[in-house]
Amino acid sequence: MTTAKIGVIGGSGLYKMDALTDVEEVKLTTPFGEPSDALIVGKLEDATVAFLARHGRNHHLLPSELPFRANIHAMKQLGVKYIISASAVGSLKAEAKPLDMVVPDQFIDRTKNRISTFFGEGLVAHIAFGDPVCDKLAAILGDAVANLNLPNVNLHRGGTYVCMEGPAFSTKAESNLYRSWDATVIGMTNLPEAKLAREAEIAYATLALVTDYDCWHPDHDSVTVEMVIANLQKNAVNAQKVIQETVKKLNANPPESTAHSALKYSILTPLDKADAATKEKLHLLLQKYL
Ligand SMILES: CSC[C@H]1O[C@H](OP(=O)(O)O)[C@H](O)[C@@H]1O
Ligand SMILES: Nc1ncnc2[nH]cnc12
Repeated sequence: MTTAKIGVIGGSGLYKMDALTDVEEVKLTTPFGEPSDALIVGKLEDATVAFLARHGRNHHLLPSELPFRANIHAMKQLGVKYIISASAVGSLKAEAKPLDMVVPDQFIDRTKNRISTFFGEGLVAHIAFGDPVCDKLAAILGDAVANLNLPNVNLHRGGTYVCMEGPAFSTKAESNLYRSWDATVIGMTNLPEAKLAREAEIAYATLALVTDYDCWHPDHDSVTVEMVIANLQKNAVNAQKVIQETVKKLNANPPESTAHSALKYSILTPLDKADAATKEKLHLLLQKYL
């Protein structure tokens, strides 16, 4: 059975990891359907890493269509304990410029049509989510960016990622509202993923790669895909360097994360009274508590 301790979820622009060697395509099925694509498992810096293209390798899935539960379940099946997410974002602050990298520590949920939990159907759990990102993994990710000192790339440690539904980009009124909330960046994917990773007791952190100033910026009328794509390609090269450096540090010194025991005090339904079919469906997540 193939296993990997570290998972990478690549977003817009990052559909593969060029430095992975000895790769194997692993097609997994889950009780929540099929993941976005096969997981690509390979070696990177002596670690075994599982890579998944969030929107599929040909970018055929909208943010609202992403099978978030299947993606996280598939990572869990492989034994992943840490997920590094790479994501394209718009900037809500003048100081976070296109090509900069942000390692957010907070999220605001503006999604409408997402399933962001594995629970329900006779089994209730409420995970703590006050600190939605693993601070230890985020620190390693931030250090990797700092150590690489990439040209034209500034690092912003911490900040709030607004997760909107999309697929249309924001209106100016929305963009200015998020700015009034002091949010740093905006994207469409990371919040459901972070919640599900926490429920699956996987440490999660995001490398947010700025592609554009969202439409609030006086010099940038509307966000266009054309503008985003030009920067995505540069970001994808930089992101792979950061991920490789992060994997090296993480593999040498894997931290214990509070995420790894997130369910310990979160399940309200006594497991011997919980719906049997749901218990079976969630066996992978619950097994250490049964
Ligand atoms: C290509 S711009 C909009 C698209 O890009 C981001 O995706 P990801 O987080 O997977 O990099 C954003 O969330 C939107 O889905
Ligand atoms: N401005 C923006 N809004 C939402 N998601 C994005 N992804 C990249 N740029 C974005």
